[in-house]
Amino acid sequence: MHEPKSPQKITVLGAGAWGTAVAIALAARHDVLLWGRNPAQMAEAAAARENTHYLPGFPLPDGLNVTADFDAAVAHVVNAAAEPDAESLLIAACPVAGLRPLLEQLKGRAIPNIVWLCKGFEYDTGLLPHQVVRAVLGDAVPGAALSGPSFAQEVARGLPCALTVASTDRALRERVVALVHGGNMRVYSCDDLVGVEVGGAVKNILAIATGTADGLGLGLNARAALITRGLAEITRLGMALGGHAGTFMGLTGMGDLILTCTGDLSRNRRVGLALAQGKPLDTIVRELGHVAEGVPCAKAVRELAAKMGVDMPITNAVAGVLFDGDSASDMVSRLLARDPRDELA
Ligand SMILES: NC(=O)c1ccc[n+]([C@@H]2O[C@H](COP(=O)([O-])OP(=O)(O)OC[C@H]3O[C@@H](n4cnc5c(N)ncnc54)[C@H](O)[C@@H]3O)[C@@H](O)[C@H]2O)c1
Ligand SMILES: O=P(O)(O)OC[C@H](O)CO
Repeated sequence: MHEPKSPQKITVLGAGAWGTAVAIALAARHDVLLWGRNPAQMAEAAAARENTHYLPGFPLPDGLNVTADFDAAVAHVVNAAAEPDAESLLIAACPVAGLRPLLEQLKGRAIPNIVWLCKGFEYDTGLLPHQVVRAVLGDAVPGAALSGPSFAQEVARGLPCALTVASTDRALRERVVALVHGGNMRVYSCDDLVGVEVGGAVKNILAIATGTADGLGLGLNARAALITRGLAEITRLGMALGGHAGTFMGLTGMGDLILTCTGDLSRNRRVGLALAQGKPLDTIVRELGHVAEGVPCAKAVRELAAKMGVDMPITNAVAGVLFDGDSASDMVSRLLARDPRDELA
């Protein structure tokens, strides 16, 4: 494997749970700057050496600096990219809803690349993250998605984890592997951006479904059925959008689906557990205090699938609970009342 000169400069834009965890993990090997949009929170994180708001309990290592100064955060990688042998990385760690506004701020700057970590479809447009990147920045900036089964708290603790970087740009895939793969983090690579992004987006909706079923006490048989039929749903939509079948069996498909549907660290699964208790969605979202991408994504995917004629019954049932006033038990009845069908159809 190509070994970069170390340490390299990395900027992480977005200081939520995931951006902070990734920055902590990479700071063991690189010169990392973490940018957050809230100056008061970043000042507190700098003073306490901990992101007490989004990732409490995990000290920021010495090699990790934090800032709310956007120009300085971008300059950290732009200046480095001008140096010989530089292999700097610019990482966008905001939710899907924040991607377009963040990219607008980057427009016209000489950024070396952009690697995004968000998982979802854009709410208003139904676009995948790579399509949003192309719409705002065009094709000139090399871009990649980094995805896979990864809870922030486990990564921040340094526990083992495997991710996949997806890009049509081979050089950028190699650069991401060279800088991010190492220690307890393995990074695989592939060129199926659509497949990787669809898996990461739709698994969040399915985690809401599984959390709801578990919250209703429907048992492990029901959970296994939802995960498996959920994978069929991911695969149908992903292939209709041009993804490759094999991608959905990998880390960013089945791997992330299993993690998010079964792990209680998942915010999306916790939304489902709370829906089963009959809590209203706005209360659930407020109490969560973090993004649950499956919520906006359920609306975007329901509309996209309907437009494309792709059958997504679990997604539709989840969207019914989230947006149409259906109860959690309505969701289950609706799924069970469907006509029988061939499993592989
Ligand atoms: N938390 C995880 O374990 C994890 C793991 C892998 C991927 N992800 C994905 O990473 C993305 C971010 O998740 P997170 O866990 O950091 O969320 P979070 O809720 O913990 O934090 C969100 C962060 O994004 C910022 N933000 C929100 N809207 C923004 C906007 N419009 N512009 C700029 N910044 C904005 C917030 O200020 C906050 O710092 C999501 O798409 C999520 O699915 C999360
Ligand atoms: O906590 P969730 O449900 O947003 O899931 C986090 C990651 O996407 C798991 O890979």
